[in-house]
Amino acid sequence: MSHLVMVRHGQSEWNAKNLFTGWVDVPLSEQGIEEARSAGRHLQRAGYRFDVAYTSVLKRAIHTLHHTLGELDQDWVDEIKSWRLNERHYGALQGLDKKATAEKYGEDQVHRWRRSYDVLPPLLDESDEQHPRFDPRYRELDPRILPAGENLKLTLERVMPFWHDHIAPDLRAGRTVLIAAHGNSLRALIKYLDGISDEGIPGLELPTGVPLVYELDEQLAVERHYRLEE
Ligand SMILES: O=C(O)[C@H](O)COP(=O)(O)O
Repeated sequence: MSHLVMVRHGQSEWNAKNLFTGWVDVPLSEQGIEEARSAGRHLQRAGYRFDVAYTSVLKRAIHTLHHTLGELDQDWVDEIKSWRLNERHYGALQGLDKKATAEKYGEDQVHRWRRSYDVLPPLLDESDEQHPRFDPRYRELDPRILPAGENLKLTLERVMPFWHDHIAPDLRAGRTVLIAAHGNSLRALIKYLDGISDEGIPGLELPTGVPLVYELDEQLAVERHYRLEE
């Protein structure tokens, strides 16, 4: 059996302001830092020792990983970053206020943008300076695979190759894996692991800074999963 622990990053400064964030690289708030440390303390009390850690290329997830490992006194654990674990790209909604957007377009439309499996947000224009093709962290990637906006389906489609190529082999080798990532990249992974339907997935909400433990058998089928919290 192998153990996979997933942590959604702690509250970010834009979570606190209720802004659509996506691939915008905002830091954790003070509360978010404390949530990340608290995730580490829960894992410490449960006696976790990690062999490898994965995170995105966005600082709210990277810093969550570091605070979590710091509380565990396991700062030395190998750490692999990938854009494939980024938050879903929120397209032209990035930077907008969620409440004001709901007032403008209606609660139902905003709920569809936020939680439906296959409804796309309005896309960024290819020439928009917010487009990831202008961001140096993605310079090694073929610009044609960089999104101008994603739904959960597209997010899942770019997370899965990374799962199959990197995370799944680690788990099959019996390594204990920590992933610090985002609400929607983790919802995509959980949809896959738990076999949640397209209709069922809007109901899944993940708390920030709470370790989600998955116990997996040799075929990586889920034996048990639970949250480590008070
Ligand atoms: O990108 C964002 O705005 C948040 O991190 C997640 O947003 P959501 O709650 O709308 O999925």
